[in-house]
Amino acid sequence: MKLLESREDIEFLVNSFYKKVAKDKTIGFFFTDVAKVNWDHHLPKMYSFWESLLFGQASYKGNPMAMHFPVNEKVAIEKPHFAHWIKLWTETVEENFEGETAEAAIYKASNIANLMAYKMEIARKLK
Ligand code: HEM
Repeated sequence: MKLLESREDIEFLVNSFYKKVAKDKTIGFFFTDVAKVNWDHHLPKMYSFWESLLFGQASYKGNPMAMHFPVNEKVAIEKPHFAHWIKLWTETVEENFEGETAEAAIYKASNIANLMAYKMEIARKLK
């Protein structure tokens, strides 16, 4: 098993994850039908996002929360969806990598997912 230690590793991880997500019965439709994601655009953003979070590279410039509110307005992204996102992410990390950075990828994703789930819920209540 390999350490998660380079930009190439992140690209591999993110590509593997979104391959699963795109065909996933529980959350795939948010990407393919609700947001109709342009993968050529989305994937490089996700490489930069993870590079910034895990290696402190300031390559991601964006607001990770903001992109989710318009999706959440069309179809509610609820706690079980986030729990499933985390399950797929954890599986994908653990299938391919080990070590401190791999653990941080799981830990940080879980924290963000929980915060995001909370913010999406509040946004729906305030509507
Ligand atoms: C079920 C849960 C989730 C759904 C359905 C979802 C869906 C989406 C969608 C549709 C986009 C927009 C893609 C585009 O049109 O370019 C997006 C962007 C993004 N998502 Fe998620 N997401 C989820 C959870 C998460 C989590 C947990 C994280 C972080 C750990 C995350 C991080 C991001 C980032 C960084 C972007 C790019 C924002 C930008 O364009 O700067 N998402 N997500």
